[in-house]
Amino acid sequence: MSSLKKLNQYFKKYTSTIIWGSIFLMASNFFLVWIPVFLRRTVDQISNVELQTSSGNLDSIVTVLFNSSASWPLAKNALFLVGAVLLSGILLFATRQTLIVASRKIEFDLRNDIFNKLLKLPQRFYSNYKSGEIYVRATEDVSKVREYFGPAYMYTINTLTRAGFIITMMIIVSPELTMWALLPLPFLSAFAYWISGYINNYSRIIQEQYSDIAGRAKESFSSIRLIKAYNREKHEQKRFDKESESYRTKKLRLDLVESLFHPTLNLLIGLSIVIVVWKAGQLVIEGQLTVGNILEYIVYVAYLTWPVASLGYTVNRFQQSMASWKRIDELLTEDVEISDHAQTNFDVQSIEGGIEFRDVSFKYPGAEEYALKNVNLKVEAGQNAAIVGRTGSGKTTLVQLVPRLYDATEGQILIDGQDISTISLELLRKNIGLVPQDTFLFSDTIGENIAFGTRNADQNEIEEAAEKAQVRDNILDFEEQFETILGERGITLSGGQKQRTAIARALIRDPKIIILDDSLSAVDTKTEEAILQHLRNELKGRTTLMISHRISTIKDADVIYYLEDGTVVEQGTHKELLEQEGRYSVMYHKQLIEQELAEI
Ligand SMILES: Nc1ncnc2c1ncn2[C@@H]1O[C@H](COP(=O)(O)OP(=O)(O)OP(=O)(O)O)[C@@H](O)[C@H]1O
Repeated sequence: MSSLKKLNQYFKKYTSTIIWGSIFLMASNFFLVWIPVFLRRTVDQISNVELQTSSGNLDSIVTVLFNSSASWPLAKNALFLVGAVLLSGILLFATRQTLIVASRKIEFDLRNDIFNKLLKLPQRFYSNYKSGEIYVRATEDVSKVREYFGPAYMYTINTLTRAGFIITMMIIVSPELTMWALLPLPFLSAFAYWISGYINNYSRIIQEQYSDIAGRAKESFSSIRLIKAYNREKHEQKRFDKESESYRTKKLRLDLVESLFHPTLNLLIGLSIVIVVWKAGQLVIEGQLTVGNILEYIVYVAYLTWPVASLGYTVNRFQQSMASWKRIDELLTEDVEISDHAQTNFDVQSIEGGIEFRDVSFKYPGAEEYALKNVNLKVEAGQNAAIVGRTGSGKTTLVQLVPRLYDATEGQILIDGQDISTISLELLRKNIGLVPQDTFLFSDTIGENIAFGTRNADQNEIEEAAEKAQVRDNILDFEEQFETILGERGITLSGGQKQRTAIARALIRDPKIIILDDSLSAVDTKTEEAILQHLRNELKGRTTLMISHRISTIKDADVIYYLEDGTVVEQGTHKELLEQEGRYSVMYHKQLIEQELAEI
């Protein structure tokens, strides 16, 4: 399906509303063109009376108008005039209520589709795009596309119907004067096209500059502690001033161009009117037109100028909408990759938790090197496995493959003997409690943060999970307890409290598989030991993959895998690995010495 066809799919749902809106708009323009006609008639009637009165002064004209047979046609004209104005106005209101409302609904549908798609897109997508870029597509680009459905469509119909009606009326009165009156209008349209293009492009540049300033300010405030500690206030101020100055210069230039827009437009409109008055004046003298015709033409020109100018503006908006749609379409057609498919076995309804890696290799998208190479490991359901290794050895990469945040490049991962790609994603992820290395807590209550990922967890369950993760007592110490707001609007938890809250979040789901990626790194060894004592009970019966840099954390594991450069180089229990006297043993003895030194 072509890109534009896909865009028009969004139209379909609201076809009848859009047809009604277009009818209202045409009808509104139909009544609008009668306004100058009634104005002309009124003026002509008044000037006739003026000719009939001998003195020609205002009093005598008014007396004649209200006492003679002229008053009824004049009142009739006034009534028609008011009627045309009212009908045209009401219909214009109805147009906006249909077309603009439909465009808002389309915008809503589109934004929901984008958000829905974003939630399905794999981790790979988020590594390739900057978050700001994604944000712009879901907000600004959607608003620009709305303009295609709303204002751009409305202005086009408006210009076409209004110009059609008005030019017909003008030609009926005088083809020659019509030609003269329309002469400056193409220039008006071209000027509006050129200037709105300039304004749009420049506004985009300014918008980008503004995003940079906002980003810089956000970064400065989030790292305020670091800035203060490193005495970097002046440096930050200078950097901000520089960008702010560049923003101001650009904004002032845009203001200058914008200030030129309306006066130039008025100049061109004024030129049209001058031509009309000059030419029509000649025709009146020649007796071909009445004085009322001059007024009628001036109003026609005034009615035509904005739609004609908006044509140039609309073409520009249309081009912008298409550029935005292209970016959105790119996102909507992104490959979801990791999703259920024809081979998904929906008969599998539960998971025991046995994990096996068979010759698994993995390369990050765009990376040259493999992050994992021929990894083989087998963890029985309910077993506690540990993964250790130097930093950058591939530990996090390995565990991310289990909930399919990425798919293995080569090899196979099995759960209970089934290839994970054939297990439904929902079932798989429902049964995995992942506590990532860098804990993320939402700006919400602690309770809501723990309940994230469950449906309708009650207070007891939340407290129980907090207890299991050994963070309940800390939470109860806060004044608002589980209702304490975290993040930007609230308090900041300590590193260790954050990690334990994240563990509670994983435990509340009662998963068969628990992945702890260096999840207790922020607490000291003693606290860690106490937490682990407690956790071990909770982890019983669940398959656990535990990553840690501290051997003290994982020495009781059923099986330990030592990773180096993405490859498992040693495996076994703590005792077996020490006997091997390999890398694990070296790491263990090094940590022992460090600990002893720390205790001295
Ligand atoms: N999103 C990514 N894109 C490209 N390369 C990545 C990405 N994430 C990690 N890597 C690379 O993959 C390798 C393994 O990283 P990984 O995070 O798995 O190591 P780790 O053993 O968990 O390290 P640490 O102990 O420091 O957490 C590293 O060389 C890292 O630079």
